[in-house]
Amino acid sequence: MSLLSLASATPSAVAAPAPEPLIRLEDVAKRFLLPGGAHFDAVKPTSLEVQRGDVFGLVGKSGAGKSTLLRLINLLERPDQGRVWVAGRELTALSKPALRDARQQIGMIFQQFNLLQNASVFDNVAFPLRLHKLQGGKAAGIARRVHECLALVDLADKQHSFPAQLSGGQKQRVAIARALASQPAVLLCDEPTSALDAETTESLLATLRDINTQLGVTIVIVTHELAVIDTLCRHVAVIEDGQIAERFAVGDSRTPAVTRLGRELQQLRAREAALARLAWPEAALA
Ligand SMILES: Nc1ncnc2c1ncn2[C@@H]1O[C@H](COP(=O)(O)OP(=O)(O)OP(=O)(O)O)[C@@H](O)[C@H]1O
Repeated sequence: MSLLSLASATPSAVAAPAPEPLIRLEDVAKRFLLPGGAHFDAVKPTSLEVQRGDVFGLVGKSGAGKSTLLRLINLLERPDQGRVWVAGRELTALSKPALRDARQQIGMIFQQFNLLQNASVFDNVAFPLRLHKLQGGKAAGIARRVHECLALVDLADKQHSFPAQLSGGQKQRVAIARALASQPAVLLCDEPTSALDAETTESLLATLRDINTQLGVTIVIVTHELAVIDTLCRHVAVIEDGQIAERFAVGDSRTPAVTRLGRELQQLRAREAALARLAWPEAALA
């Protein structure tokens, strides 16, 4: 059959291939060695897929294993078993230099920002570009990309500032700009709003939403705040005791959640929907 006849075939004749997930964890597990020789299973054998373009939340109680699971995605923690794919490459099969290269597809931000304290905002964002000789390793290209990234997070006027001169929200925006500098396909966020007040959290979540919708960057976010999941995420997995207890689409209440956190999230969404219905007539009159 020619390519042309394939293209004109009826949909029922040729089933569309299922989209390849951007992230695939297959049966990964992580055990830590504790002082005294005991072991702790932070992530028990777990599989997870995240589709390209999704905003995926990992929620759970403190110590449930959320951050460890997130860090298995870019091999900041290497799994003791199982395999990890991101953007079509099996990270667990790569050599060190190939892994360094593949990680440019994966940006990451942290609760405590992790900025270089003695470097300006400009130099913080330029750091990964210089390290990996991106933009041809040329100063002009690097400067152009730094300015683009700072504009994305509304910090164009802070390029000469140092981290100590910035608010928490501004520091996290610098971290986002740095994470986006290498044009990653995915942004991993480890409790990015936990150190921020409510108003700053709201504006940071709006920035993350824009990064997802306008740049198409897939986001995986760890949080213990249900409101963050409710505001930002399309899918969520509830982590309990090192495993995924359940996963569902945020806002889909057709199947009642089985975990306490899952039920609370569904109730939060239902309350908001009810409030929105109450507010509607007033808005219509205005
Ligand atoms: N390097 C390590 N060595 C030993 N134990 C660890 C290590 N890292 C994490 N753990 C343990 O693994 C468990 C899961 O940790 P993790 O940070 O993944 O949980 P979490 O759900 O993200 O918690 P939190 O919300 O408090 O950050 C915890 O009991 C933690 O103490």
